[in-house]
Amino acid sequence: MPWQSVTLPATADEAERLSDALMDVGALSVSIEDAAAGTDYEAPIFGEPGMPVDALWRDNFVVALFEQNADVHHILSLAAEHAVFNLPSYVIGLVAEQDWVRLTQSEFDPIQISTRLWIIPSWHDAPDSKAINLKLDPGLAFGTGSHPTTRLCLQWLDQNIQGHESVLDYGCGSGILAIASIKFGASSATGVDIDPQAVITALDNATNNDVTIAFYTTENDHSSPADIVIANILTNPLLALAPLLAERCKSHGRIVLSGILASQADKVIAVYSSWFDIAVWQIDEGWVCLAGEKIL
Ligand SMILES: C[S@@+](CC[C@H](N)C(=O)[O-])C[C@H]1O[C@@H](n2cnc3c(N)ncnc32)[C@H](O)[C@@H]1O
Repeated sequence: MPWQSVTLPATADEAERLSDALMDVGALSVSIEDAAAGTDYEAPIFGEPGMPVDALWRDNFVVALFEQNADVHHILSLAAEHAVFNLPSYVIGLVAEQDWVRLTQSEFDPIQISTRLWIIPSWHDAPDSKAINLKLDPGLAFGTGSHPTTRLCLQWLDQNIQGHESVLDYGCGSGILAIASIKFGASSATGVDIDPQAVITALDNATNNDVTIAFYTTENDHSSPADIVIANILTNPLLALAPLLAERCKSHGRIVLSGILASQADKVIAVYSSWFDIAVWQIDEGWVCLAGEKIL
């Protein structure tokens, strides 16, 4: 079935709020594209012909997918009303499912994350058979390793897993972080996601990588406290989830938080400091990864 795609320009600061509002009003998926990333993504032209578009509005594009029959104009007005923002000009397109799959596949080549870790799409051969090759089919879930927020988490896991830790990947998407944890030597990993489709995709990816991982939806979450809790979700859900993630982290365990814009890092650190000695670990393309140890 074809879908409707809606593309809206946003500054880096607005992109997350816009993205949250679109998910709240029923978008099937929302992605934030970096307008300066120079990918194959063809940014639409906004504004009246001949009129300059404010440079700030060109930082990011928020791309949301809706069902074919959804009344997108009405839904966007609802989102704007609900989250109190002025609706920018937007472009609606029709995306055939086949085209979407092909588009995703053509944009997703093997990615080298570190000297020893490669992410290999299921339709590609591994360029280095001696590396740790994580086979991945993103399906409809987020998490291909191409986004800086995922990359930062993978690099943290690569540098910090000693072996024998338990890992909880909260907001697991494709399951990439949980699977990588096991490949780096963790003794067990669990994943949780709010999206049942992500859990299905994550289970398939774990099977394809010959690792055993329990994945749960948030509605049916049986995860236990872990030595390492890693969560790559946007700032607002991370703030709301702080007490839960703190409870799921063992005493003196470690927490890794990603999906945070640099301008929002202080807010997240302030909230999580109630439980963790936490600080910025690394920044990549304006996205911050925080890491800390539970002090209680
Ligand atoms: C940015 S993706 C990260 C996926 C993957 N862990 C990675 O690092 O690439 C965020 C994921 O968090 C999930 N998510 C969003 N809000 C959530 C919540 N409140 N509880 C659990 N999962 C949530 C989304 O469905 C999505 O799969």
